[in-house]
Amino acid sequence: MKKYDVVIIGGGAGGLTVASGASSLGAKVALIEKERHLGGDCLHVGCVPSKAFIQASKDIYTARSKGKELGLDVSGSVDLGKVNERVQQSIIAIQKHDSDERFTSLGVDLYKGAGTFTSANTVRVDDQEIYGKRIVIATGSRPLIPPIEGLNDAGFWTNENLFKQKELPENLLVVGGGAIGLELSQALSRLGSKVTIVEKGKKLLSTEDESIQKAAVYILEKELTIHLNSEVKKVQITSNGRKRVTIHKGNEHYTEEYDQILLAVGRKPNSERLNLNAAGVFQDERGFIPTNEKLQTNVPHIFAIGDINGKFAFTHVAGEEGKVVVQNAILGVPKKMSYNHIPWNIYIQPEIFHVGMTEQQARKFGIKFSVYEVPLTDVDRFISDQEADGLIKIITDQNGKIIGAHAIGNGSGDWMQAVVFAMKKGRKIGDLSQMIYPYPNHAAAIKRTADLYWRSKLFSGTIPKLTKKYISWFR
Ligand SMILES: Cc1cc2nc3c(=O)[nH]c(=O)nc-3n(C[C@H](O)[C@H](O)[C@H](O)COP(=O)(O)OP(=O)(O)OC[C@H]3O[C@@H](n4cnc5c(N)ncnc54)[C@H](O)[C@@H]3O)c2cc1C
Ligand SMILES: NC(=O)c1ccc[n+]([C@@H]2O[C@H](COP(=O)([O-])OP(=O)(O)OC[C@H]3O[C@@H](n4cnc5c(N)ncnc54)[C@H](O)[C@@H]3O)[C@@H](O)[C@H]2O)c1
Repeated sequence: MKKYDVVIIGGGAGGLTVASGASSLGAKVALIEKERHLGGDCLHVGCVPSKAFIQASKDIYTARSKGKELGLDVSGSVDLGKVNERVQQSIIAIQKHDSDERFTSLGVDLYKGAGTFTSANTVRVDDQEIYGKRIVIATGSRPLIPPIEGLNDAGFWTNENLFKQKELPENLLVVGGGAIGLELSQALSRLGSKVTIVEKGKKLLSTEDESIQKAAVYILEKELTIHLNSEVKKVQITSNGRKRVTIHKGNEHYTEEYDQILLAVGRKPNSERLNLNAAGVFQDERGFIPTNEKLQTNVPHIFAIGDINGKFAFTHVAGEEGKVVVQNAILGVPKKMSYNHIPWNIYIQPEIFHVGMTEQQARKFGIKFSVYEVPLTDVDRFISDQEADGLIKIITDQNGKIIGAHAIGNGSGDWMQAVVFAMKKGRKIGDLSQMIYPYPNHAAAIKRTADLYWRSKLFSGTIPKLTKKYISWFR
């Protein structure tokens, strides 16, 4: 039996980080992946295709909406096949970074097939069994399919087959209004479908700061039909091949017809095929594998990272957890994973950026805080771009230390990154206005917000009294 310092099950965002980190440090590494290509969900059916898809929809929307303003009439319908060809080109281009050759050249032994535990130190792939002194589970998740009567017979789309489709449905029902549902609903609507969202919760974007949430819903409602507190209970195929859907909202029931259904109701962990019992690894009732701060499962030499541990389902989190595991499992330098400053973006247009506490959380935890908020209509570049929908909000403690920052605005996921750095380094909001921002960039929105802090300091409290005295003396 071949023996390894570390065996990794799953070659996606988390697993690949561990494989490259561990092999670069000289460890003997085995990487097991059940699919033909490495890269996982993010590359093949998640972040990469969805962002390429969103960009295509943005291009079409801009040509149509802005073209008209400039006297150019863009008409006609979109060829979904062509959109998805472009999406696939993006995947192929990025796949090169995650190629088999890259990992084998680092010294990683690749096993293609589904990994199954046979004991706490051994994993079977097809007819081979390998030994790992340490084992990392990084098997990710897949779309959750809710038990809706008639759904399987009627057929549906998920993120796993959307990016292969060729025909844009005229009327599309999206079930689930979370990150996936909203990003893809808006993109499909901008490509030309009439999109309706059915969301079980009483509110969209409930984890976002309320100012951002309200601004986003106001924008989304202009493009999408949204049913809250609602669930799809039944789907039937009509004689002309459409999907007749029964929707329940409280005690109300009604039926509507759609050409296609896209499911986005959350994720299911890929744990069934692992035979976790053989290794004695605990899983919760939904199949996620809990870990401690060092990312160890209940079996200390077995780690679980990425979507499978049920903490934060983001590629950057899987990557960061992978780095922590390299330290713990390969170097033996105890390191805890910190989830304190995890930012995320929701790529609707305009984008949502989120890091740290919301105003509502700060209030709930009884923290004394200040809020500095600026609408993008106060920022020159957004005005000149004619894209001034949105706002930025920075929340600080009483000493000016940043405890949360939120924005909705074109490209906010990029231009808000400076705030993540400031938070990570424990800097105060005032520090953010002590840099020079090249005029007229979008990040100047941060400066305008941070300037509010200085203004509040200068025009209230003891400082203005002292400066008045000083100026009269100096005169
Ligand atoms: C539509 C969509 C859009 C998204 N957009 C974003 C985004 O913009 N930004 C962001 O940060 N996150 C985004 N995410 C989330 C992101 O894709 C995941 O959080 C990330 O892929 C998790 O990485 P992972 O390593 O845990 O799992 P994955 O990347 O899914 O990798 C798991 C790998 O394990 C393999 N595997 C599973 N079981 C076995 C087994 N038994 N044996 C061997 N191999 C196995 C799988 O084939 C897969 O390759 C998006 C997700 C979706 C679905
Ligand atoms: N931009 C990004 O970083 C990005 C983009 C997409 C996905 N992701 C990650 O992927 C994860 C999964 O995304 P998701 O959108 O599938 O899950 P989600 O948990 O974010 O949203 C699922 C939504 O479906 C609703 N829902 C559940 N069951 C339902 C039902 N039967 N009928 C109607 N609505 C129902 C839930 O109330 C929820 O609002 C996200 O949590 C996020 O971490 C990230």
